[in-house]
Amino acid sequence: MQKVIIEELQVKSTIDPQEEIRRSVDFLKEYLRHHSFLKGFVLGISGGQDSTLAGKLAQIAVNELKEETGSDNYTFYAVRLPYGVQLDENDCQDALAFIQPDVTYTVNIKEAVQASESALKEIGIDLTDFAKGNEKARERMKVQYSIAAMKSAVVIGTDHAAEALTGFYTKYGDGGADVVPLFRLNKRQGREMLELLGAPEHLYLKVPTADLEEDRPQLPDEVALGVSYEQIDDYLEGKSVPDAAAQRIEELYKKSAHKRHLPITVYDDFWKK
Ligand SMILES: NC(=O)c1ccc[n+]([C@@H]2O[C@H](COP(=O)([O-])OP(=O)(O)OC[C@H]3O[C@@H](n4cnc5c(N)ncnc54)[C@H](O)[C@@H]3O)[C@@H](O)[C@H]2O)c1
Ligand SMILES: Nc1ncnc2c1ncn2[C@@H]1O[C@H](COP(=O)(O)O)[C@@H](O)[C@H]1O
Ligand SMILES: O=P(O)(O)OP(=O)(O)O
Ligand SMILES: [Mg+2]
Repeated sequence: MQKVIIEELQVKSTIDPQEEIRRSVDFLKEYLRHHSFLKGFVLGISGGQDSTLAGKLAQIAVNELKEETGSDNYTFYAVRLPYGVQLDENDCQDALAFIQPDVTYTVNIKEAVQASESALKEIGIDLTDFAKGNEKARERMKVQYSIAAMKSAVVIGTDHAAEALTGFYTKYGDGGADVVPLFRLNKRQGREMLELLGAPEHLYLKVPTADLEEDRPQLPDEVALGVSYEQIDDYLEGKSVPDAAAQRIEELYKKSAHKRHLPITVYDDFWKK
């Protein structure tokens, strides 16, 4: 199963970080050049590793496009999307200072999420803290799509191989995006790229968190997942991992199969496997 997963997610056992930076930047540039009506990228900046990397790659792509075309008509929109006051706001500001986005917007999603929670309550649906967490991720997606619609831009997703493998993202929340420049990379490969790009160490060494739950603020992904990123990364690089870790990884992979497909139709049978 390990071999099948590695092939499906197209992960390399080792990378040249410079080459992968170029590959992602060129992909983003080519996408805009190919669609002349598209003029930029939108991405939520959370203060974590993945959005710092994807944001930096997007801004490099836009800077190069501006220089190569002699036109200022390309823009990267970084979006801060706190739910109330974000505990690690300092990291978000450090990420923005590193990325140097053309434009930064801030939209506090708290009122919108609470409005949705109240409307659901009225029909007898009481969201759990966990389900409300996914509602926050979907609200963030909604805001990014609204900006993209008004700015002729596309939404960048930060999904990468370690998240795709485990399904560790909210379906149609942070999983909802137009282009995913980190797809193919595991967590440590992303870290290597950030290091080469000169990101602040505290951002690429930061403990990954979705930070969606109020009852368990900044819950490390690894606690929620029940397996470490080191183990997931090793697995994705074709290395051997302890049996219990491999079992957990494969359990998460199977359970999240539906997230790696478009909505299921009568013609689909992947879910029967
Ligand atoms: N650590 C945190 O703060 C935190 C909080 C919330 C969510 N998360 C993480 O975010 C991710 C999202 O959680 P989730 O996966 O429970 O929610 P999700 O909304 O991403 O996916 C669940 C939904 O997918 C659909 N679905 C489920 N099984 C299906 C199947 N077999 N076929 C078709 N559709 C199916 C259903 O609509 C279900 O409500 C998880 O990895 C979770 O751990 C983290
Ligand atoms: N607080 C946030 N502000 C802006 N953007 C955010 C925030 N939290 C999450 N995001 C976006 O969602 C993805 C996924 O985050 P995970 O930590 O992997 O769940 C993140 O890269 C941001 O683009
Ligand atoms: O997606 P991010 O930027 O929040 O990174 P992480 O998954 O490491 O929290
Ligand atoms: Mg995060």
